[in-house]
Amino acid sequence: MQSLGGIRSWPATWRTTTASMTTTTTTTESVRKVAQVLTVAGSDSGAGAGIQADIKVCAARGVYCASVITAVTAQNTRGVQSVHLLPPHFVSEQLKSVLSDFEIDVVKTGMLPSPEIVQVLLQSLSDYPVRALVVDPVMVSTSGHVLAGSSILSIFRERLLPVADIITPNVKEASALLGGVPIQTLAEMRSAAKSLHEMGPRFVLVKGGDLPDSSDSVDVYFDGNEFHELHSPRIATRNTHGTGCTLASCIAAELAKGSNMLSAVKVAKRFVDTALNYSKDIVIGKGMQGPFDHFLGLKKDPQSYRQSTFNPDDLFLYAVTDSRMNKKWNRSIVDAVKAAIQGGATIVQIREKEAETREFLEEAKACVDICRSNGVCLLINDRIDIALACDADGVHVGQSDMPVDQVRSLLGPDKIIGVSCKTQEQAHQAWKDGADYIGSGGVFPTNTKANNRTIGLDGLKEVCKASKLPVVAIGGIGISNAESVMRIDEPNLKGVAVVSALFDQECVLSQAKKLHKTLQESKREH
Ligand SMILES: Cc1ncc(COP(=O)(O)OP(=O)(O)O)c(N)n1
Ligand SMILES: Cc1ncsc1CCOP(=O)(O)O
Repeated sequence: MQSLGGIRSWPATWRTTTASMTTTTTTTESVRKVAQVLTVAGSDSGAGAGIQADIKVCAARGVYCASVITAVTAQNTRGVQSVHLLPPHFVSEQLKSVLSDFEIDVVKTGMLPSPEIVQVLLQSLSDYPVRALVVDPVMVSTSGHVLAGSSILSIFRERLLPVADIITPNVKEASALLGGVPIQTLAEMRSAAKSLHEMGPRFVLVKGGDLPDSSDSVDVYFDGNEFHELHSPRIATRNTHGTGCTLASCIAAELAKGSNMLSAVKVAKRFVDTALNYSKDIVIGKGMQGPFDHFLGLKKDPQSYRQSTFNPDDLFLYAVTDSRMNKKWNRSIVDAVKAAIQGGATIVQIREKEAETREFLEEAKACVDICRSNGVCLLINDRIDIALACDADGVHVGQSDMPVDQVRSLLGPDKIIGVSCKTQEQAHQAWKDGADYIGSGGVFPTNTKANNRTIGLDGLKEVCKASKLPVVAIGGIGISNAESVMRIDEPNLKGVAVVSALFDQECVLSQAKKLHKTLQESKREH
């Protein structure tokens, strides 16, 4: 069999596009090769472990994961009810399909339930060498169900371990591989790691999560020369099902991205700890081995997801805050936002140019609560981090802020992104990059934003005509001229965004009401 120790000579992860590649439209562009893992493992119907966990881990770590299924288990949080092995020839078919087509970097194995299946795996790896092999020697489920019997031990010892780059047994698996030696102390884990290393894998990680009497969870890593003890706090939770699969898959994913082995192991351990800690109190299933959340998202309040897509009509009366003005009039931003909404504001943007991050975040959180309870969307000006931290409905960015396509990839598909545009080209780019609306101005001169070029009603009209996105006009707009703005009569001009017309006023509520009435009247007339 060809050597699988390829991570010693890691090829470049970048390559140049060729005419034969279908993923790009040009022949000169450089594209990044997608890191790819193949998991060869059993299916867990409860999806906490096995193939399902492996795919989730790789997705969470930004790595593509193909899957070859060795067995299908009927399994839930109470245990394994039944196991159906796939015929070795069919496992072989799957391996061939994947390995002959994909550029798999790393193979990770989980449940290998029969010597015949190990045999076909070894043959496939010899036919289609990969850069690294991560072996999680799964033998018994957390609930005590035997997933690979003792018949597997000799082929593991004699054939699989010698070609593995790393093996990740827990103490029970390590003991079984070593013929039943007792492993109950750290010293015995070290000794086991050494003995396992002599069987051929380049690295050994003996996981100590099951060791009795230790307040930390300690894993022992051995590279043939040096030992490393990797400590993490023990997390009290029933939701530990799939930790072994998760750790090994994460190691595979990190190796696929180009990490060295020790870094991959450390990141994987941190990943598991973070996910366990996040998920310690979630309740899925009625049994004693709950799954955990690889994406750290299940605890998010479902109410906080927007129930519908962005409604352009919300741009009708857009209230953009200004802390200096609110200070001048001696009111808090929260009171200002409340009054604007009561007066008819249909969307709110927090535009804070001076506040410290901590203060900004606290204010933003309070405003999110008010807006959400009133069914009004709240956006954050410029600060993607604040928008993420306070779970705002979106952000508004300018031409010199973070590019819209990057904002979109950070915020995901369901957040609102607005972008300032003064020209037709910018309007076109905003649409291409995934913005939801355009803010266009300054339509009139303004004292609120220094050195801002005025584009006039003609400039606004031009942007509207070029834009496939809804537009909101901004800059120097108030009760006296709002009607003239709406009168340009472009169907995608949805409203006006105002700062001083609301917030540099003694009474935000009455100004908002008046402006709202003006806008409604101009709408009726056109
Ligand atoms: C609705 C809306 N339109 C335009 C702007 C201006 O944003 P930007 O160009 O980022 O300038 P600053 O607001 O950061 O000074 C806006 N805030 N809102
Ligand atoms: C933020 C911004 N962007 C273009 S003009 C402007 C300021 C708008 O403030 P005002 O409504 O007080 O003129």
